[in-house]
Amino acid sequence: MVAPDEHLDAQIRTDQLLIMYKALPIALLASLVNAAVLAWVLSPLISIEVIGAWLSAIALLSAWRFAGYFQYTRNPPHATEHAHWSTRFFVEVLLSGVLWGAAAFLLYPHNNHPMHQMFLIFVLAGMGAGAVTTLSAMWSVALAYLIPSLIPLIGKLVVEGTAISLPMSLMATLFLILISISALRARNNLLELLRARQAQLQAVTDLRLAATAFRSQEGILITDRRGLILRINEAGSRLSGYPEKSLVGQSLRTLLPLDKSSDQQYQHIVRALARNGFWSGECYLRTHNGDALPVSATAAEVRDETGEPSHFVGHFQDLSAYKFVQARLDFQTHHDALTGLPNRRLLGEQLDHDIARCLRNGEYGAVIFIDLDHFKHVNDALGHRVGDQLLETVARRLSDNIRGGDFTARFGGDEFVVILTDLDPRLPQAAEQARNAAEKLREILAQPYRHHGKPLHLTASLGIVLYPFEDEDADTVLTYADTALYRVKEHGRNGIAFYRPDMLNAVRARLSTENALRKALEGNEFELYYQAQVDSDGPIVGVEALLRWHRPEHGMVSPGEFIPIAEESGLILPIGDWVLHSACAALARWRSAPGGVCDLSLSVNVSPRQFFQPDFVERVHTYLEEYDLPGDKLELEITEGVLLDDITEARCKMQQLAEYGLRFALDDFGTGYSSLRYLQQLPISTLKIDQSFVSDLNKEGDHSAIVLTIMSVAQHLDLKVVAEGVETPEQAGLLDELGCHVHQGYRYSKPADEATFLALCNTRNASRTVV
Ligand SMILES: Nc1nc2c(ncn2[C@@H]2O[C@@H]3COP(=O)(O)O[C@H]4[C@@H](O)[C@H](n5cnc6c(=O)[nH]c(N)nc65)O[C@@H]4COP(=O)(O)O[C@H]3[C@H]2O)c(=O)[nH]1
Repeated sequence: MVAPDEHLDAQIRTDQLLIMYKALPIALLASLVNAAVLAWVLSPLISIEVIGAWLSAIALLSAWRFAGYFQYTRNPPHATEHAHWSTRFFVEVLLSGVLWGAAAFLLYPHNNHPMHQMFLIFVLAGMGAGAVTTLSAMWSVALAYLIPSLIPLIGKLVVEGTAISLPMSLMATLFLILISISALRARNNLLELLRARQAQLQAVTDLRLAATAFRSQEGILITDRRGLILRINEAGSRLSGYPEKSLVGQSLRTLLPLDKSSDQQYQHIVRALARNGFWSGECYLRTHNGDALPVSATAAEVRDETGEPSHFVGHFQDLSAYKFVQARLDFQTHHDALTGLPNRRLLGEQLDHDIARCLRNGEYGAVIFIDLDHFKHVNDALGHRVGDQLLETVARRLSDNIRGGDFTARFGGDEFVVILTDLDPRLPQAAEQARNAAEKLREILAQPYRHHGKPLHLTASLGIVLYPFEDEDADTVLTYADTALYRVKEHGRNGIAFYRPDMLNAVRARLSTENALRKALEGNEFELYYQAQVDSDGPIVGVEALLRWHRPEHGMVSPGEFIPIAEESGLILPIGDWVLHSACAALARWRSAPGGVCDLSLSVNVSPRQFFQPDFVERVHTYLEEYDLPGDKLELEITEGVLLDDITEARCKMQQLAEYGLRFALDDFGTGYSSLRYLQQLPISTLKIDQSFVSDLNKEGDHSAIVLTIMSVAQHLDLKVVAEGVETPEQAGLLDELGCHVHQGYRYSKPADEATFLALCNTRNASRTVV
């Protein structure tokens, strides 16, 4: 980049050269005329060859210089070519000086022609004087002519050594010095003029730029040193809403909000200007209609010649669109898109803040962690859109039913958190308040929701924790509340529990089981055990597959322990799939075994989540085909819970599976609703009497009555009945008496691995075959 001063100098040098070129035609003309007249005057005294040669040299040089002149003026050269042209000009002038200087020797007439000598001296001096006017734009160029043209003359006069030539040589020397000084002064005057002209041009350009800048889209205002507005541009008047004229003469404060913080900021800006002469930042502008417009602004002082601030110039830009987007982004980062409630991040910040406040003031707050019971089933069964609508309603109900200072957030999925603040400073009373609030929320959430005009029932489990704890942050407090929530879920959901420290161990154990379960499939830790279903006459008529988990370092874990965890975590899907696939593989092995004594139908437990998988029917069908099994070899045991979740979907799936020949057993029959409606509507072929009825069976007891009722229902609907948990001959005898002849239980066999079960099967059924 070229510095401004350098640029100015270059411009001036160009102007100097231009001035000299402009004077060139006159100078050359004068030179030619003078040379011609001189040659003519001296021709009688000087040999014609010498005069001719000299005149030709002058003429040739002049022609050459004319050519240069035309070239230069027709196509003014670029600044980068300046050096070339000024050198060329210098050399031409030097040559011209040398040629005219040579005249002093070549054309000097003999001593007896003093008038001719005077004429030559007169012409040479005149040429020198003329050179001052045409060449003084550059002193070096003027000297390049004067010195070579006059020094030979001075020398010649000295060499002549006459009484008149010697003083004349002195006068010629003085003349050379004087015109050189004149040339220098003329050059200096010209430089001053050129500089002034350049400065003027620059000032005009600056003014034009300033006027253009003032028309910018940014607001610009100029005040005097007291802050009185002198000028404001169109953008400034548009942004502020004030007509330009009404602001002129007003204090800058007219444009600043009236509140205290704006006043403080104004003082801050004044101090920054006094200290640094500059300030930039964000502030608010009070518009004509009283709104506060956010702007990004700069202010700078302008100093006068004495160095004192004379004006201030302020620039400001409207930030409202940017602020709007920023606020929107901020809202999105801290709020849940579906419900508009604060999200987990804002919850954490709020809770940390409240914990610190409670610690400071010795107060209590409470976190209520809320989980919607079986919400996943709603989602799976009714679709995500209905699920979303439900979540929005839940969010609304929660927000509408908390007190002013309390806080509701969506933690994620179907989990919500409520923070209760300002509880009683006494712990028992605070706990009571939290329980009451939680109970109220539970009841409100349990009120029916509407879906296509029909009521939809949803309950919630709530875990409560009171804070603050010393040194424990929001995350830990939330974990405690979640722990209490787990306890509610374990105890059947739709309830409330307070956090107790011992709960944490249970949760940790559960988490560790969940983590171990994730690795169990890959680690090949599962095995199917088989338990025979026996006809009271003796033969094995069916078999139930029961899952076993050989958990490393824990031994065999009962499904009662891990199936609920698998259900909760969703791991039941890959696990249940493994069970189905393994059961089909086992059936295929047994069918192909010699004798076919174990070619039985196999019951497999299917969990609700697994059953409602969208591709469950296809999966079952794929496995049957893979092992080339008839569908009637497989019986799926489902619980009444499956039917309660979504009877229409359940019926549809069961009918599709029944078309492949599959049969269904209703597990734990008698413990739930045991609605006859299901039995009539669904393709169920077997009822399993729950072992709780079998274990307490005696002739007169209630359980006998229940078994009898089940038997009559089964008979009425033509269903098979299997009694579970038959342990003693008495129980078996009574069941027989009540008409239930297929039994499953330790009395016949415990669930056993495949080899043991096949051995039992072979012994029992083979002996029957022989008999
Ligand atoms: N006290 C006593 N118990 C007896 C007797 N006979 C059988 N049992 C036990 O009763 C349970 C019968 O299975 P369930 O009702 O389907 O109940 C099963 C079933 O709901 C679930 N489960 C087992 N395997 C699977 C599976 O592969 N998938 C799914 N989803 N659930 C499974 O775990 C539950 C418990 O299974 P297990 O621990 O194997 O417990 C089995 C079995 O070992 C007896 O005479 N006395």
